Amino acid sequence: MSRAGANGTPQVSPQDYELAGKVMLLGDSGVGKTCFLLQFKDGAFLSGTFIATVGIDFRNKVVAVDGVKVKLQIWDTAGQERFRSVTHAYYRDAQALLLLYDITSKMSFDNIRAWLTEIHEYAQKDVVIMLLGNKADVSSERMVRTEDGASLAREYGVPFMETSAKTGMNVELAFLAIARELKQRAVQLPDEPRFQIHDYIEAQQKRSGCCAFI
Ligand SMILES: Nc1nc2c(ncn2[C@@H]2O[C@H](COP(=O)(O)OP(=O)(O)OP(=O)(O)O)[C@@H](O)[C@H]2O)c(=O)[nH]1
Ligand SMILES: [Mg+2]
Repeated sequence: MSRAGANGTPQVSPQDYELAGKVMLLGDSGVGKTCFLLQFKDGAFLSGTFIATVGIDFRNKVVAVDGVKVKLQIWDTAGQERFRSVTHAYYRDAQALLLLYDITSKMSFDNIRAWLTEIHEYAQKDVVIMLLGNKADVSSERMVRTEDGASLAREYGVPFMETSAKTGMNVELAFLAIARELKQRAVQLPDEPRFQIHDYIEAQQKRSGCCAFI
C-alpha cells in the first residue's frame, strides 16, 4: 500500500485518492477473472465468445473506505500456462490476490493448491489472499460443493466467497473487503481494534441476506 503520488499512474490523478494498492486476479484460464474485473469496474458482463487474456492487463478503480479514497490497481492475469513466467514477475508488487476457481469446473478447483504453492513462492509473505468460487449463477452445472470451497479456504486460513461475475454477486464485496484491509494496514490508529477480513465479509453477507461461507 502506498500513499497517493508515490507511485501515481497516468489513469487516475493523485488528488483523486489518498491510498493505493495493487490487487492481482489469479486462477485457471476461463474461471472468469476478466469478467469479474469488468463487472466491478463497469458493472457489465461480457457473455458470448470467451477471449482469453494475453499476458497481463490492469484497470484502476477508486473506492471509499470510511471516507478514505483507496485506489485499487487491479491486475488481470492470463490463466493460460504459457503466460505464467510473465505473470510471476508481478506477484511481488501485489498487496492482495483474488484467487478464482469456477464452481462448474472441478479441475479449476483442484488446481487451487498449485496456485497457492506458486503464490507462496512468488508473492510477498503478508499478501492478502481471498479464495473465490466464481460462476455461482450456473448452479445447474455445479461440480464443486460450496462446503469444499469453504473447507479448502479454512485449511489455508483465507477468506472465501462464492461469486458471480454475471450477476455481480459478491463482486463488489470482495474488492471492498480487500480495500478495507489495505487501508487498515496503512492507517492503523493505536487504539483501533485490528480489522478482521473474515468477520467483515461474514457481517456484510449477513446484512445482505446472503451466505457466509468463511
Ligand atoms: N455464467 C457465468 N459465466 C461466466 C462468469 N464469469 C465468466 N463467465 C464466462 O466464462 C468465460 C471465461 O471468462 P473470462 O473472464 O474471460 O475468463 P478468464 O479467467 O479471464 O480467462 P483467461 O483470461 O484465459 O485467464 C466467458 O465466456 C465468460 O462469459 C460468471 O460468473 N457466470
Ligand atoms: Mg482473462
